[in-house]
Amino acid sequence: MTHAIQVRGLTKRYSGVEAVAGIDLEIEQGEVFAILGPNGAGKSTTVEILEGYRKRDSGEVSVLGADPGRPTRQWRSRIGIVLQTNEDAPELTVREIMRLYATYYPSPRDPDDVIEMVGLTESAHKRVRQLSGGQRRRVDVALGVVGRPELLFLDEPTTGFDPESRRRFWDLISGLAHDGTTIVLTTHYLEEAETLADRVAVIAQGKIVALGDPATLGGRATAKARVSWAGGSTETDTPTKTVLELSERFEGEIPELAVVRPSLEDIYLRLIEPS
Ligand SMILES: Nc1ncnc2c1ncn2[C@@H]1O[C@H](COP(=O)(O)OP(=O)(O)OP(=O)(O)O)[C@@H](O)[C@H]1O
Repeated sequence: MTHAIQVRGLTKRYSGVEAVAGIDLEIEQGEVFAILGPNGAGKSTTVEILEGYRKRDSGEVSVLGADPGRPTRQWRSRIGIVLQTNEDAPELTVREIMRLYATYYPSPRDPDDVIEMVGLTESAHKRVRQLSGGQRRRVDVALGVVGRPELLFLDEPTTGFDPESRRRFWDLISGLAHDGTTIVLTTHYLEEAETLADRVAVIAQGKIVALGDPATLGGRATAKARVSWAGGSTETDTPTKTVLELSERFEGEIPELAVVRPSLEDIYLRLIEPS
């Protein structure tokens, strides 16, 4: 496998604040990688360094084989960035702004195809300022992908989306990943990370406190399960045995039976607890 991103010993300090305190990271080509962490954990600082928009203090960083500390125009054209807010050109129509952005890249996607991809065909003739918050966000995403990036950074992409738009957006991202785009996603929605990400890193106080597949992160898959039924519940390492015993006790169906492992959110909250 080829690495899209390699980071060793990354640090960044603002006056008095150690925002990034020694991060090591490898992201494979074609991977969807989510970065989770509380406000102020150092996510944006890390991502901005990878995007070539912030200087690091120390560490080795390679993004698409180059040092983002010395970004070239050609390197930038291989990267798509969707920031938290984009107030670009509110007077242009969706189609105009897409066509304009497409001219910035050497081998762009067809602007109309991208408008279709993000579900804005009906609104293509509208000015950006006339769109709803969720529609504007889709324009942001469309602008991030029109240049056919090899690597796409998404910063809290679905903030303000209704549940249906969020699911549609997830399908769009899965499609891009399926076509080989590497995606780095920061999000506060754990369900989003769980749905989209091959791996997640949890950052707290400038350090990675857990890294792995969302299904097994922080010992999730082997954590005790909670078995509950009408009238009782228990935490156990052997939920199958508990269910069999309950089934005997109830002589068949167990009323209101549920077996749950900790959610990604439960694990996440445990991981970020200050020690
Ligand atoms: N330009 C700056 N000058 C001084 N301190 C900064 C600057 N940018 C960030 N910080 C500080 O660095 C720390 C990490 O900030 P960062 O924005 O990277 O966190 P974050 O994880 O992205 O947070 P959020 O989830 O709120 O976006 C915070 O303590 C923040 O106050």
